[in-house]
Amino acid sequence: MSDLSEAYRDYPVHLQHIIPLDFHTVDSVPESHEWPHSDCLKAVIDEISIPVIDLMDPSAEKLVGHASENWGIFQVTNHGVPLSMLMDVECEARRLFLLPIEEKLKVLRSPEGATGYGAARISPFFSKFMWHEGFTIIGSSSLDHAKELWPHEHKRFCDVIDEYQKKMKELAHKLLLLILKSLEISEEDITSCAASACESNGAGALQFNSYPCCPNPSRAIGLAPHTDSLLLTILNQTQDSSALQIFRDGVGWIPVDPVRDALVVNVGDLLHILSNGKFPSVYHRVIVSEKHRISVAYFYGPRTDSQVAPLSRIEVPIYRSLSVKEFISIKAKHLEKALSFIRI
Ligand SMILES: C=C1C[C@]23C[C@@]1(O)CC[C@H]2[C@@]12CCC[C@@](C)(C(=O)O1)[C@H]2[C@@H]3C(=O)O
Ligand SMILES: O=C(O)CCC(=O)C(=O)O
Ligand SMILES: [Fe+2]
Repeated sequence: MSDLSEAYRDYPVHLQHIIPLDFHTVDSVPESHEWPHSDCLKAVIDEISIPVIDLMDPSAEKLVGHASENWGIFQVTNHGVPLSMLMDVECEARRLFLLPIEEKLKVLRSPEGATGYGAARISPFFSKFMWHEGFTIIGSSSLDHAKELWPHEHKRFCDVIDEYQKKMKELAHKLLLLILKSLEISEEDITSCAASACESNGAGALQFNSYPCCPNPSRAIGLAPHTDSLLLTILNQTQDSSALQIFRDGVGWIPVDPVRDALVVNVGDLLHILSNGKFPSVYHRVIVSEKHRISVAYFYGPRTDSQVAPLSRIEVPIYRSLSVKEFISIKAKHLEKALSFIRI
């Protein structure tokens, strides 16, 4: 069992918060999924846009550092991931979500489990359900699940996933180095931190997200506001619909408009801790529409037994040192209050 799966094992989620609605069978939003208007469509500010950075730009390091510090999110172009690979993984995700619910339930995430089909992990923290279904892959977990779903033709799915995970890991490592270099810390700190995140059994996870067509988008929410837990998330949103939004203090919700061939990169809680809060993990949510939307997120992090603590030697640390596993357990219990629990 992968160590990331192990980290979640002690925090079981009730089946009621794992089994998604059979979205194809409903023609209105049931009360269980009906969010108050104000929670779904708080004014969205359209005229501000998050940075788009060309990774071939000679000033990419500076731009990535600046965006991580001021936004906690940015988009990258010229990232080296072939468009065909982005499309192939999205196509496999679509193939999976288009299966009938009885098929998808064959690979349902277990209450103590971390991989497979099901609602978002954050679901129990909210009184209403989300208009969302997900499929989580950790390490080679996709093999067993794919064999269940497609006993005679699972190879294509597994090959696409393996290749994609490898490529994402490479890109995430490169981005982490760029971000860390912009901090005033020693080469030694940079190398050891990047090395622990890069180890072969680091805590990476791939998440397929599906937001089915919604009959009343103004009353439902795709993913409720949250921050991602690991170091960095790389999001592939190949479709041309603006659904991801970030919250900016003093401004409000801002859409992350898809840019052709670009990938969205956002800072997670572990990088927030490592940078002593200089790179804030970004609070984000997903809205729904009448159109089915799919996204693929890769979560990049160090091994769960590694320690995470503010790296900067110049400032007084505002977070205590803890293992990734401990942080995951605090997040599993306290969600967005997790960072405040470890403040010194
Ligand atoms: C590594 C992980 C991050 C994640 C929990 C997970 O084990 C795999 C699913 C991830 C996800 C995707 C949707 C939003 C999110 C908050 C959730 O509920 O599951 C994230 C988790 C996270 O970043 O904490
Ligand atoms: O679907 C999206 O745009 C964002 C998904 C997300 O926030 C996540 O997987 O953590
Ligand atoms: Fe997220």
